[in-house]
Amino acid sequence: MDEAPRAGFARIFRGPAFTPVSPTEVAVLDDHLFCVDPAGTVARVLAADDPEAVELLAHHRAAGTLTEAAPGQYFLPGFVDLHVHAPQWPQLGRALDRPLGDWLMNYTFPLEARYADPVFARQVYTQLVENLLRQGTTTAMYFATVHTQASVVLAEICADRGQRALVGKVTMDDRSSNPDFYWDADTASALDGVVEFIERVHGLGSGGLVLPVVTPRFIPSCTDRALAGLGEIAARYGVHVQSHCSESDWEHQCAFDRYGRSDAESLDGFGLLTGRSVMAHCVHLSDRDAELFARSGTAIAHCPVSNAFFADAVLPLRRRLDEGLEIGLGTDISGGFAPSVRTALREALVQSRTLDHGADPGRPAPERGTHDGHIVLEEAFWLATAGGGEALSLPIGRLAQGYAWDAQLVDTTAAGGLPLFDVRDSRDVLDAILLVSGAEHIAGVWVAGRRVIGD
Ligand SMILES: Nc1nc2[nH]cnc2c(=O)[nH]1
Repeated sequence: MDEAPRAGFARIFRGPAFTPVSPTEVAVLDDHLFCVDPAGTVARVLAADDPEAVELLAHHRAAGTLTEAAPGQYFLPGFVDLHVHAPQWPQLGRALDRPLGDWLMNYTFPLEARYADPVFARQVYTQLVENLLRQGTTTAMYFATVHTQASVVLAEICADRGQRALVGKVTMDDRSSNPDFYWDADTASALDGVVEFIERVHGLGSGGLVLPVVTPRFIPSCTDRALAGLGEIAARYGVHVQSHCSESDWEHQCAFDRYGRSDAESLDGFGLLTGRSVMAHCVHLSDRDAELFARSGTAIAHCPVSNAFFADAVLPLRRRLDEGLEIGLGTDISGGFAPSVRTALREALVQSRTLDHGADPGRPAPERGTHDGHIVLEEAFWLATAGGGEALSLPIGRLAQGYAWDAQLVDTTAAGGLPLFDVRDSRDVLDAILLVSGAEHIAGVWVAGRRVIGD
C-alpha cells in the first residue's frame, strides 16, 4: 500500500464549506475533504465521493486524525481583523460620543499609559486574544503601546495561544503633540525600541505565526526624524507597516498644515507605503492618494463601525474596490464597539448601501446618495477573509490548496439554532451565517492546523 500521500497529511477535515474564490464569487463545497500537512497548510482538497477519499478517511479515522463536521455545521475561513488597538480593550464601547482628538487625549492615552506595567498588559491581552479567537478571528493586526516590554507580552500571548498576529510597538515621539504622561522619551530611544521589539518578536520562535510591524501611530504623533527612521527600519527588516491615514477631517488636514500635501503622500515620502503596509480608515483619500495606494500595494483596513463615530464621512468602498485597491476589515477596537469582524462585515454592507442610495429623506431621491454602486454579500465575505489575507500578503483567508488551515466551524444548530426554515439552497445558509450568526455558533477554530477553540 502506498503510504506516502497519507503520511504527508497531519489531519483531515471533512464537511461542507464556504470559501471565497474571488471578490465576487463564493465556492460552496458540499461534502469535501481538506487535507492539512504538518505545517498547517492545506495540501489537498477533494470531494468526499472521490475514489481516493475512501482510503484517506479510513486511515485518518483509525489514526484519530479526522475532524468531521456534524449535520448543520459548515467550515469557513477564519476572520482577518486588520486593525485592533489591543490596549484599548478595557474601554470597549466607552466615550464614543467624543470627537477623535478629545477621545484620544482624555480616554485612550491615559489608558494606554498604564501598559508601562507588563502585569496589567498580560491580564488585558490574555482576555482580548481569547475573546477574539472565540469570535472566529484567526488573524489580528495589532497596535500595542509605546512600551517595548508590554508589546512583547502581546506577541508572546498570541504565539502561546496560537493566534496568527501582526504586532506593532507604537511610535509617538513628538513632544509637542503627545501628553507628557504618554509618549516616547526621545526619537533615538523610540527607534531603538522598535528595532529591539522586531528582534525580540523574531526571536520568539513562533514559526512565522507572529510578525512584528513598524507602527507610527499617525503623522500627528511623530517627528519627521522618527517617520524617516521607521521607513528605513521597515525596509531594512522587510516587515509590515501600519498606521492611520486620512481618518477624519481633522487628521486629514494635519498633514496638509504640516507638509502642504496629503497624509498618503507624506507617509509615502517617508517610505511608509509599501506592499506590506496597511493603513487604517483612509476615508478621506483623494483619487490621487488612491492611485498611490494601488501603485505601492498599500492596503486599506476598512473600519466601518469606528468610522461612524470618528471619520466624519463614509468610505467610498465600491469605488476603492473598483480601483483595484487591497482592502480588508478592521474592528478598530475600541474606536469600534464590536470585537467581531462579523459585525464589521455587516456594517460595511449597510454603510456601502447607505452611501449609494442616500441618507436624508428630505432630499429628492436622485440627490440623496452617490449612486455609484454598493458592495454585495460575497464582497463583504471576501473583505472579512481573503481580502484581509491579500492585504497582509499572507496565504490566509481561503479554504484552498496552498493556504493555511485557518478556519472556523460554524454550527447553525447551536444556541437554539439559526432560523433556517424552508432553505432553498446553500446561499440561504451563507446569508444566515454571515448576517445572523454570532460567536455562540462557533464550534471550533483552527490556526495553522492547530485547534485553538473547541475540543
Ligand atoms: N480610531 C483611532 N484613530 C486614531 N488615530 C490615532 N490614534 C488612534 C486610535 O487609537 N484610534
